[in-house]
Amino acid sequence: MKNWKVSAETVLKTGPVVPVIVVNDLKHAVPMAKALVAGGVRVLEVTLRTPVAMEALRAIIKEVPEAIVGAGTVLNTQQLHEVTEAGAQFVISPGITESLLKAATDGPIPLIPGISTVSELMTGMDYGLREFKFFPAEANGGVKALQAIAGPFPQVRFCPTGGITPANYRDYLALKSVLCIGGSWLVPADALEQGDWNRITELAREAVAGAR
Ligand SMILES: O=C(O)C(=O)C[C@H](O)[C@H](O)COP(=O)(O)O
Repeated sequence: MKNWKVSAETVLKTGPVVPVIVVNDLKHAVPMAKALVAGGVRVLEVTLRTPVAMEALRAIIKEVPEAIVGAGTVLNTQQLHEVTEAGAQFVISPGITESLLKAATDGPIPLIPGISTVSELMTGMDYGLREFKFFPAEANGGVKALQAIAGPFPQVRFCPTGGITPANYRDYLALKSVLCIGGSWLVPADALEQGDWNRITELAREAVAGAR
């Protein structure tokens, strides 16, 4: 933590919505990231869920310097080191493990681990963390559950993710404990397939405007 180049709080405060990105085809990566930035969304979570994900991450970092590019679905320390090496500016994990916490708190970039229980939250707090992903947000009880979990921890902030849509994202953003939300709806698979960058820009723009 002491060596983090930027705080998790700064990353999560940059904008109200963080697209959760799944890239299947490397050539989509850069135009997609540019489309999001054009729509006012700069913080991007590129998930390590596909074979081209690492290359996509590198390409976006290199060619879209306006973006703040993080890696998502980081499950272990090897991936953490790999994405750090690639130049990722932050790391998001769906869960929380002691090994990730140890490696990340000594490393140069912020880890935003996923929690779904109070005990997981307290494990992260033991390592000095104050910002967490709340995952899977909707399946886990949604706004009500997050409000209840956040209650005893007034200093902790969240990025709820999982099942969040244009219909419910404002309900999360209305919570004091929520800095931003994550969602895959901003980058639909069919828009990527069709190269429909304007649609991605429009989705980003609408999400940012609707959050005000
Ligand atoms: O890949 C990861 O590391 C994840 O934690 C999963 C994602 O956060 C959810 O898949 C979000 O997807 P939606 O619910 O469609 O918005």
